[in-house]
Amino acid sequence: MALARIGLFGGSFDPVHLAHLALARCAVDQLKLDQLLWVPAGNPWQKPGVTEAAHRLAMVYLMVEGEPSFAVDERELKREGASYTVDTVEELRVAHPGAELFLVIGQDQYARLPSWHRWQDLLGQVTLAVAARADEEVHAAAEVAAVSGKVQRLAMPAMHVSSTEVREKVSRGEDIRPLVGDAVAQYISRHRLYNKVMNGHS
Ligand SMILES: Nc1ncnc2c1ncn2[C@@H]1O[C@H](COP(=O)(O)OP(=O)(O)OP(=O)(O)O)[C@@H](O)[C@H]1O
Ligand SMILES: O=C(O)c1ccc[n+]([C@@H]2O[C@H](COP(=O)([O-])O)[C@@H](O)[C@H]2O)c1
Repeated sequence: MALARIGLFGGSFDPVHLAHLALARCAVDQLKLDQLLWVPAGNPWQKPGVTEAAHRLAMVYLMVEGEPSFAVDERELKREGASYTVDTVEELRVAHPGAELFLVIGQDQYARLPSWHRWQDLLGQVTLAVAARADEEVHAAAEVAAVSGKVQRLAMPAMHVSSTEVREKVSRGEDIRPLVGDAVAQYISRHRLYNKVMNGHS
């Protein structure tokens, strides 16, 4: 059966954490999605120096396990060059003709949207589903507010967690299980990721 409502949730996921999971669950519930695609960025051009893709991908798989409405989409890891969301959306539109696409992002990325590659083209092809971050309510940059586009606010409980905080805690030898869960914490420890903050972007 063709999927009618598809969510796209992109991220560097360096590493994936429990606020990502909370946001993904809110998106599925509130947008009534048939499927939410987690799309790890192969080359997140605005965040140079991210951890090897194979590790980021493995941790995303651990996080999504057991949730039938989640799937992992590896297309950006296979594509050469910078990961542009508009390219991914255009590929998905071909793969799922007639489906309604929802792009799930947090407020920090919504504020930066005018810096994205072909962002106006992107706005014409998706409904943006935006969640506040703990310290920042949902609001559009002036350039974005000036153009028409479909935007829906996602309600989610404020969570102060970020990948930056996880990396910093690991480098200080602190317990990250409350931020990423047991499986991802074990993975990070087994592969000795983030022992130095320089190991990831700052
Ligand atoms: N705590 C959070 N609340 C709401 N949205 C979040 C939260 N953390 C991440 N997001 C959103 O999830 C998406 C992917 O985020 P990303 O992988 O860059 O994690 P991050 O925690 O923002 O990373 P970093 O600290 O390295 O910048 C982005 O759209 C981001 O806005
Ligand atoms: O398309 C772009 O130019 C673009 C610029 C910045 C970020 N993005 C996407 O936004 C998502 C979240 O990015 P980040 O850096 O917060 O992990 C991820 O899917 C990125 O590929 C996309």
